[in-house]
Amino acid sequence: MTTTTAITIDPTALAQYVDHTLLKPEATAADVAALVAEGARLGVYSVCVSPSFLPLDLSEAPNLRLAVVCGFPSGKHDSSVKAAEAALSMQQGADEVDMVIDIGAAKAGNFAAVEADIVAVRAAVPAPGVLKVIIESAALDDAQIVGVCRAAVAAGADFVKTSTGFHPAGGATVHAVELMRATVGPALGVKASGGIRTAADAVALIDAGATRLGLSATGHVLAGLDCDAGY
Ligand SMILES: O=C[C@H](O)COP(=O)(O)O
Repeated sequence: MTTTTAITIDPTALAQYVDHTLLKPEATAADVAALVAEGARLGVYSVCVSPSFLPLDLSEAPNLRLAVVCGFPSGKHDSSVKAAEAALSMQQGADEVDMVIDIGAAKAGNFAAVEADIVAVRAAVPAPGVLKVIIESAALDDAQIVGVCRAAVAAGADFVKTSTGFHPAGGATVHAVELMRATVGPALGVKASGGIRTAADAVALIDAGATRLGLSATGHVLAGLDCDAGY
């Protein structure tokens, strides 16, 4: 995405929106260690990794939270499997769990099934654990986005999140974030993720209502603030 916006923000403030993310299947433990070191250097909010990397040594990065994906990336797991995966991640030190919904259920309009799936994972991620619900917004139409966001609210989620970053339909858009924010209201967070490659994109998504950003290109995006006039 490429966008312009008028919000004022600096790299330190923007970094605190960021889940610094590495979810590639080929990622190694050394890659994740480098992610943690870079995240600490950049001052991001959290690192977001695959569950197989837990427990993760954050002793050199005491201010970093740990976010872990669940049912990733397809969401096509039985709810009990997602719940067990989330419970293990919490036992192994996760602060936040980013679960993928059953996108097919949403496409079919079965929002009760979507809600039940989220409820199962919510039970495994009790507060103060944070549950984010990845809706894969680019694969849904507006009515489906609204239906899934309402299901996430009803299920007690903390955030709705646009994208896995792995779906061929695409990632975060300003339109999806605006619609998600309008649907969930101020009580839930909205995380924009997937395909965010410039500072202008990041700031536009915050302007649209995002309260968290999932970025694998964090260094590039934060560096961009230094050269994007108007920020
Ligand atoms: O949840 C985060 C996404 O996987 C990040 O996507 P990205 O690699 O396009 O920044």
